[in-house]
Amino acid sequence: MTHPLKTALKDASLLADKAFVAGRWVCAADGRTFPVTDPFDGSVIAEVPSLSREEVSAAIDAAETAQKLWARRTAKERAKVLNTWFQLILDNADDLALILTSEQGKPLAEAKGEVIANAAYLEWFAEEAKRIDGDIIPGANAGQRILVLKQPVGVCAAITPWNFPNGMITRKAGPALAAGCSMLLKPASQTPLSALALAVLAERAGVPAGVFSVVTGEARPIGTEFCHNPKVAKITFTGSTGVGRWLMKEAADGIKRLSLELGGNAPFIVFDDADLDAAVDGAMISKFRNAGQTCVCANRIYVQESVVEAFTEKLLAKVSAITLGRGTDAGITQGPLIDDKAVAKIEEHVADALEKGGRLVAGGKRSVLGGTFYEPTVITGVTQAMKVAAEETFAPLAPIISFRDEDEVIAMANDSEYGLASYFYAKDMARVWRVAEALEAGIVGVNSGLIANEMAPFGGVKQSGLGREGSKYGIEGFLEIKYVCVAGL
Ligand SMILES: NC(=O)C1=CN([C@@H]2O[C@H](COP(=O)(O)OP(=O)(O)OC[C@H]3O[C@@H](n4cnc5c(N)ncnc54)[C@H](OP(=O)(O)O)[C@@H]3O)[C@@H](O)[C@H]2O)C=CC1
Ligand SMILES: O=C(O)[C@H](O)CS(=O)(=O)O
Repeated sequence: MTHPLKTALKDASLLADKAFVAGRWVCAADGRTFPVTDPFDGSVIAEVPSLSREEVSAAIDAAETAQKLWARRTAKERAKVLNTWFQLILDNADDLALILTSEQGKPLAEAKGEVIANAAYLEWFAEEAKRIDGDIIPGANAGQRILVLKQPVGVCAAITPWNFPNGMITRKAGPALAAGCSMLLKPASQTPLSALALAVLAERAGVPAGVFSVVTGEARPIGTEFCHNPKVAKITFTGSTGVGRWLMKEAADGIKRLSLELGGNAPFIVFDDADLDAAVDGAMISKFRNAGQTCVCANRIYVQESVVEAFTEKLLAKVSAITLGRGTDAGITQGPLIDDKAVAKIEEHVADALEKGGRLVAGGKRSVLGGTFYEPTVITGVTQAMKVAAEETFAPLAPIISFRDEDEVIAMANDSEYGLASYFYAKDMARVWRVAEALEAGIVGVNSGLIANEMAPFGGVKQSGLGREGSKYGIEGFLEIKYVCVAGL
């Protein structure tokens, strides 16, 4: 049966079912493909090519050739192409959102928000392209000058996840292309159609052949080629810490540059002087956006004991208003989880928490909608001894842990090998400074549950990753510093 997406798009050409290599739309030489399914009902949307490692190697060759010419373009020329791509994404945001929701499941409004918010990285880095400045430093010796040049690292390989199948791509392609690099992208096998639609628009925007390619196929062989091909200078990855660790090990032989946006275990802290209504709003967006499938989701909700009852009551009122269903249907605010593995994870965390004394106050089971739908769930009386406090749930589970004082909650919040996002709600400014500086995280949301944007440096500490995406810092990972010593002057 034909998936409804095929007839729902304003521009049907955005639904591409071939890989995009060196400016050409290609099938795998051996004809191999893999299905892309709709998590709502498991129906097949399209089949896309499963390229071989050899075909990826040839794509890398083309990316190397293209990169040398792309780097010779002026910054203004590169910026113009990025801005054209940015505008085309905005012009086609409805279709891109429809493709995104069809393959990933999130509500259409969230999908459109992802498309627009992350297209802004192209606009931002189009400007940063023109600010890749160097230095002229007085010489250490007479007749000498020290020059500092910044040059593109070269061919970059990007590997992106299924949870933000559109946004994670522009977030990486923006700085890479602005710096003068070329990029080969391997999107998540569950959600490649968003990447391919972006390639359609990149081609229309005038991104030269080979500067941006999308290679679809099995993760391990493609990842192995990325890590071991000497022409790949850098790997930029968003996904699990486990895969990030594997990439680090594999890329070590070639000392490749790495940017890693990995897993998280965000603490969300509500102090007794917090604006409770604001804290509940922040907890809702931080916990339940994308059905809890984001790396910056509130994974542990700590509430000071004097306000835990009031906070929980307010939170439950908001949770009860969450409406499950097909992401493309009006009024839906939570879609299906990405797959059965994701459902198994939340079932494991819920069972463990209840077994260890937690109290279920909302949800706690698969939805009557079936499939991979899981009810938004709240458990109180949670402790640090439970799996949900130590592991990233990546699903709609809000565990509430009460605490006595600041020292206790900082110690609990920092008791994790992860350090990506953290959040707290408080009014006392001295407390705001103390807690913001004490939390071991790359990102601290103070009185806000939504922190990602193109102007801010996004990234983690500890095992949540390496490097930053967005802001003026986000382009540094795609540049090398060259020191030129000019003597005899
Ligand atoms: N930081 C973040 O934003 C994200 C964090 N996560 C975390 O990861 C957990 C598991 O999610 P999952 O989707 O399995 O994430 P993975 O890390 O397994 O997948 C993310 C991307 O990495 C690719 N990949 C997997 N193995 C390799 C490999 N050996 N070489 C190259 N690429 C590889 C995947 O390809 P393929 O799809 O073909 O397997 C996908 O494109 C989540 O529960 C969450 O905790 C997940 C997504 C995003
Ligand atoms: O990978 C993710 O989960 C995203 O980075 C979340 S956000 O930055 O879009 O909020």
